[in-house]
Amino acid sequence: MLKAHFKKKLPSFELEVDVSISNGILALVGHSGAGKTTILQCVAGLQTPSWGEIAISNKPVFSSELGTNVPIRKRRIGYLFQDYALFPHMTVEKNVLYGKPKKGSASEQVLTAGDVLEMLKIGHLRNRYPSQISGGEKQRVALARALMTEPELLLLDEPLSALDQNTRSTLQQELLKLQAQWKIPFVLVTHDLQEAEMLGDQIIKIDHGQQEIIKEQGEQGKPEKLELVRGLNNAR
Ligand SMILES: Nc1ncnc2c1ncn2[C@@H]1O[C@H](COP(=O)(O)OP(=O)(O)OP(=O)(O)O)[C@@H](O)[C@H]1O
Repeated sequence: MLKAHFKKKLPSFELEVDVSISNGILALVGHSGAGKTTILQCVAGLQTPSWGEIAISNKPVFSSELGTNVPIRKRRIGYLFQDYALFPHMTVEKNVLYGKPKKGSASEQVLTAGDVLEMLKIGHLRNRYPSQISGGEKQRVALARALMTEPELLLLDEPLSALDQNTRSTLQQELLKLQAQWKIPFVLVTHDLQEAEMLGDQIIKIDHGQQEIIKEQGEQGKPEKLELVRGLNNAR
């Protein structure tokens, strides 16, 4: 669950956000420079809002009133960047293991790198380096690394925009399936309204820092989306 109600002063406008998602995918759409990445960064703890409150799984991680500002490593968030942000000198497996929480951290680790690599069908790539795999494979590795943290919320900043249409369609379906399996909220930033419509249970347009609701979150597990996920499961 994510609840975020905050403002952030930016050089050319003030960003105002009031979003809430308990499960499913919240898609943020909007032009370049509208404020989408800033929203993700405030939720993650990479930027600090000027005012407001952010709660993840009912725990406040930011409150201007109470002076709360939980650091990024304690927010239980997976963050997927547009450019994958893999370490070039590390193998696929080492990159994925990098997401594993350190001993004694709040997360009780039950997943192994092997589990996650198999789940995303990249087990055979474990000893390769990022320069030896395709863009779609890199994105799966980045996703695997984000999932290793066993996040309570997954933030995806245009994760598919650099991919060709076929790879993009496959990964869109994988994201839907993954969300249905993990049952944690995803916040997905995209330029593409079609992608937002296909993936978003809720769609919010951001324009100059102001939000407009394009699609409200309906009943959880809408029939058409469940059918799509069932179809994908049956196809495997
Ligand atoms: N580090 C920064 N310093 C100053 N201004 C910034 C900084 N980062 C972003 N901005 C400004 O804040 C506004 C919102 O930027 P943001 O990156 O959130 O937009 P976006 O919607 O994610 O854009 P894009 O789709 O191009 O990634 C823009 O006007 C941008 O110029």
